[in-house]
Formats: sequence, C-alpha cells, structure tokens
Amino acid sequence: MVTMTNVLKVEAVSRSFGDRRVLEDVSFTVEAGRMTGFVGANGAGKTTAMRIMLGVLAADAGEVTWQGVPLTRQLRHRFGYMPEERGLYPKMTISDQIIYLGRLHGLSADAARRNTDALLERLGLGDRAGEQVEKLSLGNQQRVQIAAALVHDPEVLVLDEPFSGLDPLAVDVVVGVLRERAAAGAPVLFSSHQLDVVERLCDDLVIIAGGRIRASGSRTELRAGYALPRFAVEVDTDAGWLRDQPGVTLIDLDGARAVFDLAPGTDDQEVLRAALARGPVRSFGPVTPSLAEIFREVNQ
Ligand SMILES: Nc1ncnc2c1ncn2[C@@H]1O[C@H](COP(=O)(O)OP(=O)(O)OP(=O)(O)O)[C@@H](O)[C@H]1O
Repeated sequence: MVTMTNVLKVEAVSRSFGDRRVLEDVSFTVEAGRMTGFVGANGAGKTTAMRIMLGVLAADAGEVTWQGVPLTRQLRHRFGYMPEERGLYPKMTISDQIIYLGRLHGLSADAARRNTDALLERLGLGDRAGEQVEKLSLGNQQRVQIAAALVHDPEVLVLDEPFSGLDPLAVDVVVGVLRERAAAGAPVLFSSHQLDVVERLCDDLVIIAGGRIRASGSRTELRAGYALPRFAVEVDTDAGWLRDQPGVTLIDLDGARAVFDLAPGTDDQEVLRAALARGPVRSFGPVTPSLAEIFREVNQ
C-alpha cells in the first residue's frame, strides 16, 4: 500500500558554482507509484538537482528525503540512477556489465544473471548480450544504461534523459518498462526534452527554469491551471461570423474551423447557441494547452 510518507522529497535545495546560483530554494516531491517528468530548458538545473538527489553532488542548503528519512549512502544503494553520462566499460560484454552492476548492488550471482537476462530481453538486446558495449550504436548503448539503472530492482528511480537517442519504438519499450516499475510502487523521476513523450508518459510534472521551480503538480492540474479561456469550434459552413460575435477574439480561422478566446464574463454557451442558430455544430469545447505551450509560457 502506498502511504503518505512514501515520497522522495527535495526540500529547499540550493546550490551555487562559484558565485553563480544554479539552484535556488528548489522543492518538489516524487510520489510512489507515479511517473514524474522533470522538464526545463538547457542549463535550467535538472542534472544538478538529480545529482544532488543521488548524492553525487552536495547541496549548499536543503535536503533530500525518502520516506521521511534524509538520504544516506545505504539508502541510495537501493535507488536506480541513470546519470546523463555513465562510463560503461567499452570492452566488457553487455551482459557481464549489467551482471557486475547487479552484484555491486548486492544481488546474488543467480539473481544478477536472471535480472540481466530478463531486462536485456525486454529491452530488445537479448541477442546482443555477448557483444562488447563499444560495438553498439548510441541508441543501444542507451538501452544498456537503462538496464544498468534497473538491474537491482531499485525502490526509487531517478533517470536523467532516459529517452535521448532512442527511436520511437525503443521509447515505447522503455516507457513500458518504467510504467511497470511505477505500477509496482516505485517513484520514478525522469528528465526529458521530448515534451511529447513527457506529455504521454508522466502523471506528475516539475517544471524548472533558471534554477527555480516554476510549476509542479499533476499533469491534469497543471493543464487546467494554465487553461486559457480558449475554445475551438467546428461547423459546416464558414465560421467567419465569429468575428462579430460579442466577447469573442478570433485566434485562428480555417474555413469551418475556428479557435477563439472569450472575454471574461462571456458565456461560452451563448457562442454555442449562436453557432447552432447558423447550422450544425460538429464540435465545440475548451482547448487544453499542450505541455509545450505551458513550457513556453513558463519560460517567457
Ligand atoms: N560542475 C559545474 N561547475 C560549474 N557550473 C556548473 C557545473 N555543473 C553545472 N553547472 C552549471 O549549472 C547550470 C545548470 O546545469 P544543469 O546541467 O543542471 O542543467 P540541465 O537543466 O540539466 O541542462 P541540460 O538540459 O542542458 O542538460 C548550467 O548553467 C551549468 O553550466
């Protein structure tokens, strides 16, 4: 059962490099059983925050807790971490490498082999298991990185750009694997620049810009919070009459389809009735902003 304390919590974390403040009072939570997308422009501070979460880098202030307990080396050992760049051993075979990492995390030889075989199979690398890592394409090396993060059945997953370099089919496979981990109760935090993937995948979102958290919460809440008073309508004939409709600002008109904003206090049903009075209405409703639109607004 997921309890309230089953969260990975970043609390008031700040970090500077020299006199440059890179993270400023950063707080957010990653809840068990949920996929949390961490998005921000280049240099926003995602990698720095993730490195602090994994103890690779110290915070100047603030702390990171798991189930209410400040992170220790021992606790972090039970985490799965995919850094932006992990040095894989180029000459080692893929399976030896993953087994080795599993053993490092305390798995028995049997368990390490079993998990490695299953993961490599799942990630589409089953028939490459005996090959050296350096012989793999970048995308396949990325799959090995994912196997490396997951081999010890971690309690918590923190993944920096797990989808970069993957083709769309590989993205789907990795999405499936991560969803399973979340469904089994792990909090999963992942950063990505592929907003379409984040939009499809995440339950919760954390948006960072210039080292500060600009928005966080469930994807549904965030989208609702940023919803503009914007509507789309599709009718059978030209929708140009909307120009003269009180309270309506036409944003886009494409023949029978139109997107428009409503002035505060204007009843959308009034506009619908006006449309119906002119003939059939095929669709009518508010436009929910995409993650890309929210992201642009936050970064303005
Ligand atoms: N070791 C370091 N020394 C000095 N500055 C650093 C160091 N690591 C990161 N920075 C700076 O901190 C800022 C945040 O970098 P970070 O890598 O966390 O961003 P990011 O959001 O992960 O970016 P990207 O999407 O490009 O990977 C950048 O301005 C970067 O130059």
